[in-house]
Parts: sequence; C-alpha cells; structure tokens
Amino acid sequence: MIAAEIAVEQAHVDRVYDRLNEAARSARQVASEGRALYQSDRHSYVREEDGTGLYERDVFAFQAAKRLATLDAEHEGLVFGRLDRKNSETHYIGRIGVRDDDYEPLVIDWRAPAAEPFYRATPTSPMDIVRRRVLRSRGQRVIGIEDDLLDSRSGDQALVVVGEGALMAALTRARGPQMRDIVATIQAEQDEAIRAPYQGVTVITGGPGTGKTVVALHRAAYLLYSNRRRFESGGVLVVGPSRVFMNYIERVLPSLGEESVTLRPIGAVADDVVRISGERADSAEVATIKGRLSMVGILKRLAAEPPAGAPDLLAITIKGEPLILRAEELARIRADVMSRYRVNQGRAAAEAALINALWQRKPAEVDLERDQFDDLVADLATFRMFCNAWWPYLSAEDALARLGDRETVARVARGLSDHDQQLLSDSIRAGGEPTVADGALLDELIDRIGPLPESESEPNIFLDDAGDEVREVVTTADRLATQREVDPFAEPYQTYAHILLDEAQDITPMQWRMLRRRGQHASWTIVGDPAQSSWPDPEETQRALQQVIGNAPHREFRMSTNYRSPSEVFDLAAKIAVHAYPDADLPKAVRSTGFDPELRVADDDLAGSAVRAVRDLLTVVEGTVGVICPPSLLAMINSAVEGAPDEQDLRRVIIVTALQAKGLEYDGVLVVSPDEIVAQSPGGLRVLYVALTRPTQRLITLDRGPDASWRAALGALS
Ligand SMILES: Nc1ncnc2c1ncn2[C@@H]1O[C@H](COP(=O)(O)OP(=O)(O)OP(=O)(O)O)[C@@H](O)[C@H]1O
Repeated sequence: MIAAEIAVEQAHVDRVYDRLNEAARSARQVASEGRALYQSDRHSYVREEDGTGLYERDVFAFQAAKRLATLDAEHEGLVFGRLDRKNSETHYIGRIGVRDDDYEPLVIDWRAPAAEPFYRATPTSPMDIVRRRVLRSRGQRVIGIEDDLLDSRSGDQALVVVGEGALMAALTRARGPQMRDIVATIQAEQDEAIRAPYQGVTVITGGPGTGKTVVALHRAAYLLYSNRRRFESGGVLVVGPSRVFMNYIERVLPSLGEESVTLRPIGAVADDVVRISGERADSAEVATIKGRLSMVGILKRLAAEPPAGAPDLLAITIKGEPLILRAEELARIRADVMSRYRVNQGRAAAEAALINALWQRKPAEVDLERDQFDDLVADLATFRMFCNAWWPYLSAEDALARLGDRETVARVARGLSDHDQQLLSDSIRAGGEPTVADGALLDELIDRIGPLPESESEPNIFLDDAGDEVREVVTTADRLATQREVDPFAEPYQTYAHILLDEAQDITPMQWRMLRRRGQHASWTIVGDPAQSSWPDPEETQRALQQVIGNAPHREFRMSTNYRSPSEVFDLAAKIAVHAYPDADLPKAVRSTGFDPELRVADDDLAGSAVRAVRDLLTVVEGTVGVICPPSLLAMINSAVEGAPDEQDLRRVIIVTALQAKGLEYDGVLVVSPDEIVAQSPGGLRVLYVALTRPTQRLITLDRGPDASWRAALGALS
C-alpha cells in the first residue's frame, strides 16, 4: 500500500523536476540568443518583472530552477507536502513555487497563503483539509510518507492514510554539524510567529529547544517572500551569538530558497565601521564592565579628552607681531567646538575658531584685511603643526587604546570602583585583537567622534611611509586634503530594514545601542529566553529591550514545546532552571528516550574520565557528541580527547565552552565539571542550564568530587 502511494507521489515529483529542467533549458536558449535579460538588481536569477524576453511562466520556472541550484545537495526534497481538500482538489507544498506550462501551480511555495493550512489545520479546525501528507525525500527520490487525517467525516473512502508522524521521525534523526530546516514539520504555534506581520517588533520567547531559532530563520525567509521589494532592497540582518553559531545556521536559509540575508555574529556587527572579527572573548568580569550602560558616559568623556601631549600654547608671528593663545582660551575653544561637532568633523571649525581668536588679538597697527589674515595664518607651518597636534583626527581604535592608561581611566571612569578601573585598563593595555565586547565600544566611539575622513583612514604614501626625498613633493594642497569637510549628518553605519536577533537575552546594554544604530527605521524580530542569560543582570537587558520596542507595534509569541531534549534530560535541567531563574519559562518535552542522564564523578584523572565518557557517548549515539567545559579546562580536555578515540569518531566530537554552545545541539553531551562552569560565568547557574539542555539524546555530567554543589539544586535527584 505504501509503495503504491509513494509511486503516485514520485510521479508528481518527477513532473516538477522535468518542468524545472525544461525551464532552465529554455531560459539558457533565450540567453544564448544574446538577450541579457537575466540579471536582476541584486541577484543573478531572473525576477518575474525583469524577464520581458521570456514568457512570464518561463520566468517563474526559470527563477525556481536557479533557486533550486542554491539548495543544498543533501536537501530533503523540493516537494515535501500535499494537501487534499474537501472539494477534492490537491495541492503540493514545497520550498519554492513551480508552475506548469499553463501557469497552474505544480508546487505552492510554503510561504504562500495557500500553504497556510498545511501548518495550521487541526482535526478540530480542519480548514477544509481532509488529509495532510508529508513526503520524505532524498534528493529527487520520495522515500517515505506520513499522513494526518484531519476530517474523518468527509467520507472519502479512497483516501489512504499511512505513517505515524513526520514530526517524531524528524526529531529522532541524528544531528549533523549544521542545523536543518523544519519546513515540512512546522507546528501551528510556530507558524503563527513565522507569518506574523513584519511591522514593529515581534518577540519570540520560549525555553530551550522550542525552535525559536529555526522559527526565526523561517520568518526571515517568509518576510523576504511576502515583502521582497522592501526587504531585499532594505536588507535583513540576522545576528547570533558567535561565528560557530552562524556557521551552524547558515545552511537553513538557502535551503528555504533565500540567500539575500546578512548573517553576523554579535561580535562582528560593527564590522561595517571597524575591522573586527569579534571572536575573542574577555573574561566574564571584564565583559560585564565593558557591557554596562555606564560605558556610555565613560566613552563620552574619553572622546572629549584633549589628545595626549596636546600643546597648551599657540604662538605665531604675523608681520613681526607675536599673537598668542593660552591654555584657558584653547580649552574654551575646544569645549565650544566639541559641543557642536564630533571630533573628526570639527577640525575645520576648530581651526576657524583659532584663527578668529587670533584675529581678536591682532594689534591695530598690523594692517591686514580679514581675508588676508586668515590666509596668512592658515598657511603658516607653525599653525599647521599646532593644529595637527592639538586637534588630530582620531580613530576609534586609538581612542579606545587611551583607556590602557590607568590615569586616563581614573579621570574618565570615576563611577567605576578602583578594582573595575584596573581591570578595564589592564584589558585594554594588553592589546591584541578587539574582543566581542570591544566591538560595541568601538562602535559607540565612532558614533561619538565620527568616522575618519577617507584620506585619513587609508595610509597616505606621501605622508606616512615615504622617505625624505618623496616628502619634498608634498604640497600644501596635499596637507590640506586631510581637512576635507565631512558631512556631519552622514551615518557611517550600514542600516537594515529588518533585524532578526537571536539569543537576545545575552545582548549587553552597549550591544543594544550598537544594534539600534543599524536599525533606526527597521522592524525587528527578537528571540530569547531570559532563563538562559549569561548576563549578570537579566533585568537590565529586559529594560534595554523595552527601549527598542518603545511605542512600536509589538507582538509576542511563546513557544511551549521542547523539540530537542528528551524529557529525562529536560526534567533534570529544569530543576537547575528554577533555581537559577524562578520565573523560567519551562517548555514541555515531546520525546522520551528511556535513558536517564548519568551523573558521574571523576576519579583522580579528570581528563581520563572525560575521555571515557566521550567514548561511551560515541557508542550510543549516531551523530554529534558535544563536550561542554569550563573555559579554564578547555585546552586540557581538548588535548586529552584529541589523543583518544579513533580518527573516524573524532570528527563527531566537538569541544566547547558553555557560552560557545549557546543555541547549538549535539546528540550526546558531556558536561565537564558543572561547578566550574557556574563559577566561571557571570550568568552562573543559568549558563549551566544552557549546557544541560544541549543534548538531543544522551547526557553525562562529570564532577570532580561526590559533593559538587550544583547537585544541591537537583533536590531529590542528588
Ligand atoms: N517543528 C519542528 N519540526 C522538527 N524539528 C523541530 C521543530 N521545531 C524545532 N525543531 C528542532 O528542535 C531543535 C531545537 O530548535 P532551536 O535550536 O530552534 O531551539 P531554540 O528554542 O532556539 O533553542 P535554544 O533556546 O536552546 O537556543 C532543532 O533541532 C530544531 O530543528
């Protein structure tokens, strides 16, 4: 019976692929006839409105064919669903829409309104659907079918019903290194969040494993489909916690037929204005200091500080008469210009103010018109040298580096304790690549001091590196070029029409400011779970979120089902959650595996015990094994595990800190020394909760001794 049904579906799937191949062929033919009609503004596939050389139906199919090429080679089938309606009509649902020669739909795009019942229909509200069928495919071959009968009263005896649940089948499959899309098995509450209107702010909450991330990514694909013009030209930015996480999710969007989205880890959001990879982390304590809102005032004062070693006397001679500006007058001029301009945009105004002050001091016997006077002063080498030293252009990196000086920190960061001042200054003085937290500070500084004029941000071969010989060819014009006026209103940031933010509970107040600069007119999708926050004060980030929402229309969706962790694992994790965050939103786990988590105690050799646990996990799970360590043990566990299991299996093992594991999942998880994980994170127990909720199958914890304190939170279980 199943074989016959599969054959029916295979016939339809074959028709779809034939149609796509044919469309691709005919499009290629038209192209080879020399009509360059296939370039859209941003992408290389033809858009319906552009393809005047093709019949509209061919354009449609051609576009689909091109998009198909972007789907991953291992994609789980272009056509994944079928709806049988009460009126005997049948519709197929797929990742992209495809039409036949007569413009009739062969497959409906999952995001189209006509596909909605596929996700929303239930036996109590069947939406005129009699049967919903999920097709499971490998490449172009249909390999399985799962049916739901939604309206048994319809009396259509011809309908065959097979399978016992596509969702369970999807959830129990082993996990690979990248996230999969869930387009065939989206649940009704998830679908509502995906299709919510784009305006304002959409907040998606829910406990671990409830699909917040996949839902958000499907929402990005949906928004691009339903408002392509707005979002393709305005841009959609997806922000996640780390580069590892971005690599983990990046395949999902192309598999949904979308590529035109910018993906950035939070540490690299400022990459549009400063060179930053955003992978280096500060210690928890330093990251906390750098993330707090009090940094705004500190950076404001820092930006207003006169440059180190700035001269406090301007003395020139005009027609034999000395003209002098002293420290007090110079300070007044600086303060006045700073109140009107950002540092990098105020240079011309500062020079004009200096010349003006000098003019006031000019003795009457110096007989010069104002214009002549201005030109004379501006050309004086002493004046130019003074300006370069007194009002240099300032890069955000150089400005931040000033915090490496303990005395500067004491001046500008009076609100911080001595201890915190020292930590901040030590961290900046240590130098190296900017950290994740530095990204938001550099961004704030650029907002305050303005970007460097273009001629300053690129090395000038005449001024910087050249030898004396070349220096002679430097003209006054070259030197003055650095003072080109900068448009004070031009924002240096890349802005977006929609910003989708994952793991929002970890966004520090300073990072919220950085994000808001990129979304001043954007609509937002904000995804998070305060119980998993690694920020010491979750209430503070909630307040920052409220500021983003402001008066904008705002809707909230709560995801209630945990699709990741088996109930045995989640029951244990939930006990930690309520200790860590009494208001934790605890989802219901849908699966049970029959295997309780194992709470092990290491013998004297922690690394050896860890390796044994990894081996045990590798034998019981098919997919990935995650080893989650406290930062201080990462290197040791890494080298211990690397030497151990055979090479084949090693590829399935990933060793990370709890923070790096955010948003990720593994089939088997070993949590090494939970107590140290708690101690080494500002989020404490909440971060342990993150670690304990990563497994899809099995969990082992490994303590150094039998009286580990985190176990106290487990109550009866300990
Ligand atoms: N409707 C669904 N069908 C199939 N799988 C699903 C569905 N919803 C969620 N999943 C799976 O559940 C797992 C957890 O999803 P996801 O990572 O999006 O959860 P999350 O809420 O973001 O978790 P966390 O808060 O821990 O980061 C993923 O493997 C995802 O594919």
